[in-house]
Amino acid sequence: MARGEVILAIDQGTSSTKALLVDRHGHVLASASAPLGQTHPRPGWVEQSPAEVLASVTAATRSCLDGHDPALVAAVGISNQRESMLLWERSTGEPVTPIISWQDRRTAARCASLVADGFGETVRDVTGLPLDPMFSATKGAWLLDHADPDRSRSRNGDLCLGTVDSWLLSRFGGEHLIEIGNAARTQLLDARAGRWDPGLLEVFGIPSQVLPRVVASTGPFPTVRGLPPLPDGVPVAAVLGDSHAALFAHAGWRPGRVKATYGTGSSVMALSQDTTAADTGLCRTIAWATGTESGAIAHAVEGNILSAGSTLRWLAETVGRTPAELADLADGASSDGVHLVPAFGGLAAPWWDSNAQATLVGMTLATRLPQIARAALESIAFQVEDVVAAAGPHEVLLADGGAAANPTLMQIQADISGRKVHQSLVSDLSAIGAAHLAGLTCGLWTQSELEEFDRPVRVFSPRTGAAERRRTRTAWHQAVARARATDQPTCDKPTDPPLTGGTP
Ligand SMILES: O=P(O)(O)OC[C@H](O)CO
Repeated sequence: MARGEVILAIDQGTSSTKALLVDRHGHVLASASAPLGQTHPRPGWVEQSPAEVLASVTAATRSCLDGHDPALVAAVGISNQRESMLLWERSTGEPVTPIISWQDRRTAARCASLVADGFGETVRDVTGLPLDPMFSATKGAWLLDHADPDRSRSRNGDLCLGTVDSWLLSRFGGEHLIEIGNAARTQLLDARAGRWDPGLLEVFGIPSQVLPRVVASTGPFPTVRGLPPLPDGVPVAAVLGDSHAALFAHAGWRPGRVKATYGTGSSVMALSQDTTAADTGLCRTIAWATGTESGAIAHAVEGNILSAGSTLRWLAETVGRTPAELADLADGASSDGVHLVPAFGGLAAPWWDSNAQATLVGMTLATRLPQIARAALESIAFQVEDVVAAAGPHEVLLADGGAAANPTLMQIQADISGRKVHQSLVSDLSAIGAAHLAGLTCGLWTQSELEEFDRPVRVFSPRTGAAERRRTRTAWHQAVARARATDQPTCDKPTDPPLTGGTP
């Protein structure tokens, strides 16, 4: 193989970092993964260590390149968990705070008060996103309230606020940047224009000087330094949010495509040039951009589900089984009217209800673990269908992500949705998508070669009738209504503990 003929793709996710080597035909030559932990300092709080994130990127890269000549790497593509936010010192690059995870709900009360003050509509109109603690803006404000209460260090340019892509680009490239799709998820970006919105920076109390510079998904990005055994100077050719990268890997630029990524949570996304606000409970966002001028921006609609794979993990840990054992129990079982609404941190799309509480309904003395396991799997499929239905008419749903490897879940999804489900037979689609865009950007392949890449799927067809589907979705919606019948936020605590700093 000639030198400079492979892409190193890095997917920095919530529970691990994955690294892949992808050859010029789009085939995966090597892959590796390094796990990543989280801490839960309080109910509803979720943090990660910036240092551990870097260490997991380094570890995954090192083991992926083990036995391969690092000089073969033409360029790096990065995909990453979105919305999570941290603060670091500009002069030293040292983290000042932990990473507040996208799952963290500590700013639920702040979001509620902004809505009460009448900012909900403006925020949704400018950013395409509902005012919800999942997005970065209130996390960033919370970090600044604790690390720079009068914002003087932010205004002086001493501090850098950023998402995980910003953090990686800063540490391995030395520049304070953010990719435009990631920026679109901060709730600070004018999603039509692709620029920070000064009015929103004012609303959230975030000085512009603390924010990264917005760049296209294809850069220009700095070259990589300090990621051994990769030689210093290899260019980063693409950065994408993980969900956006998965859509790219599904050839999501083709018309009529909608995908669901089943990870810790789930993200349903489809390209859409409709940049006006729609009252569907979905978000408008930027999928990717080959430039920051408006014509180069690919807009999308997206619906996020907070608890998908994490529902199964929670149940598995609670009953002392593995998620795979639960799926086996659920296979062939009926939920017998049991519904689990996994609103562990409220509900996101299409409900956007921070007060919703996790609820298990419909149990009788005959209810056993198989019924509850089935209800847990069904909860993922019902939530995905609620979003796909809102995204428009689609006959096929493209599925990827860890939990999508489960055939029982895929069949349940087809039965609940009444659509064909195309389960990707390739894992790590987020990393693949970052590789695909990186290879295109650095000229390793052309758009027409990319069109021809193999995208193998297994097809699951619905086995239920329309009346049955209507009946089960009505019962699900009744269970959702019960989960939402509360006005108590799950994580609205009166006082905050001090910041623990950037390391665990
Ligand atoms: O790391 P994942 O796969 O759970 O994805 C996290 C998402 O980007 C959050 O929006």
